[in-house]
Amino acid sequence: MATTKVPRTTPRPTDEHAVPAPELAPAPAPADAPLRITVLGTGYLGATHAVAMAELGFDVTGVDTDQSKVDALAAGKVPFFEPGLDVLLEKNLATGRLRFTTDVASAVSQGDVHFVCVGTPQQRTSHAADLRFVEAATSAIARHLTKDAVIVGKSTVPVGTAARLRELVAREAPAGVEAELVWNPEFLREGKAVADTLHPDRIVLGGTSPKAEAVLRTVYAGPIAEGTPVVVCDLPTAELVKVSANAFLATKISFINAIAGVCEAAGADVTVLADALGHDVRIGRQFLDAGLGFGGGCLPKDIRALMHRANELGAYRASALLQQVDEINMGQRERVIDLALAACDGSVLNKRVGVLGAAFKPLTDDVRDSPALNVAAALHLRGAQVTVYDPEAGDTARRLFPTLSYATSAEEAVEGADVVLVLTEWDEFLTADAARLAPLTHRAKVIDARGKLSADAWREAGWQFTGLGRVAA
Ligand SMILES: NC(=O)C1=CN([C@@H]2O[C@H](COP(=O)(O)OP(=O)(O)OC[C@H]3O[C@@H](n4cnc5c(N)ncnc54)[C@H](O)[C@@H]3O)[C@@H](O)[C@H]2O)C=CC1
Ligand SMILES: O=C(O)[C@H]1O[C@H](OP(=O)(O)OP(=O)(O)OC[C@H]2O[C@@H](n3ccc(=O)[nH]c3=O)[C@H](O)[C@@H]2O)[C@H](O)[C@@H](O)[C@@H]1O
Repeated sequence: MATTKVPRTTPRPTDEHAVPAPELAPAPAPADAPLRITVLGTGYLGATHAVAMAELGFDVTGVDTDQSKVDALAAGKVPFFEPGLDVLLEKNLATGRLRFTTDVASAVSQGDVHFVCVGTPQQRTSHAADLRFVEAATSAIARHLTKDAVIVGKSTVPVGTAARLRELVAREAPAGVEAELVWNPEFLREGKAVADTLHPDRIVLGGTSPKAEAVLRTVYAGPIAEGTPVVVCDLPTAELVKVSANAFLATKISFINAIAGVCEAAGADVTVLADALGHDVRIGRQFLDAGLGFGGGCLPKDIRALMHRANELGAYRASALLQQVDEINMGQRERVIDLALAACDGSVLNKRVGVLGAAFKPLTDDVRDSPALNVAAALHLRGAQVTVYDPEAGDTARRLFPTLSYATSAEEAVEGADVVLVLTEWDEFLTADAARLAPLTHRAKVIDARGKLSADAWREAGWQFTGLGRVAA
């Protein structure tokens, strides 16, 4: 049987640190028997990864402990909102290459490559990451192996975790089975998860032997052929690349939010300033949108886990820096609450607050650590009647904060409002007809907490407009 030809990567000119591929060992699967992949954890990351791997032509089994998630995916329904994923799921289920199960033993026993995509949430009682799910999933893989395999960690973990998981695999894998654990962190963004997975901007392979590297180059042959740089490194570097990337993005956001405070005090406009900064290619315009700050299932918990780990390792400066980033970020939520209070003459008690946006950012229904919902809930606690509208996240938001009121349109949310808060920058809000919304309110006051509305257009439509880091009317 012919062996699969493993493409070699040509590093992009900007990829200064890409390590050239060594002479590659032949990939284990012949061309006519594609690699069998299992993906443990089929949440935001794992479901997308499983579907994308099937789209790339592999035989994929997604495994989750949550029966309802597995049932939904097996029935062609993505249990969350991710643009384009539903179409790709249905397409790949129809090929027979993709299936979902809770039966980890049977899935693992047939697989060649096992991806660990389970959650690593913040612990309830500390800033550290909760690694129970990663340990349980890795242990389940190790125990159920029946043949040589590569175990590929994709979850975001504190540096040093993979080395410990290697020991776990060595202890628990059956004798005679060769199981190699490597780390291949994931950088996808929610809302753009499908494109990010099929066309990543880099592939990081940590701790791979030449054999495991060859297997992963087979898995990622499509993106590599497109020119995606491959960075081959040791396990701790791979783990740290991931959390450093998120820490850098978080730092950039908190930087611009700190500068927004200076802008407000000095009568400058942070949106214009950010555009001007962004023209410098060394800085770049992305992640310079001042406003309510970052939330979601990753940035907040990842910087806190890195803070915690850096402290454990005695790297106190990194920890102190990230503490500042976190404080500035959380302060933005307070700032928006204060602006809402000010708009209601100091108290929101029995005032009506219309909230546009619940998701932590547009194009997702994810409300994990959503700044928008935090602000809505805080105003509710202060006695406001809060009505929230989000084009996609209404259901997930209601599950988390059932005591808030939910509207099915922006018009309904702003009806009778004393103040309207734009907390997630969905297109629908940016293109809303401000002149049509104004008469629906009790007082046409808007706080643009994402810096994306046209202040001039809203003012012309009769609104009293307040933006963070922007010149007051
Ligand atoms: N959501 C995102 O955009 C990205 C997430 N990540 C990282 O990926 C990891 C997963 O994140 P999400 O997908 O957002 O989490 P999630 O909470 O949506 O999904 C995790 C899934 O793992 C399942 N699970 C837990 N224990 C299991 C086990 N022993 N066996 C099989 N399944 C199990 C859960 O039932 C759940 O469906 C985290 O470490 C996160 O930091 C990395 C890049 C992007
Ligand atoms: O580890 C992860 O899970 C992922 O975390 C982030 O992706 P994501 O959480 O989907 O969202 P981002 O697009 O990074 O936005 C994060 C938060 O920052 C906020 N943000 C973003 C940009 C900006 O300029 N200002 C700003 O406040 C967003 O509103 C949002 O609340 C990273 O961008 C991904 O590369 C990473 O893989």
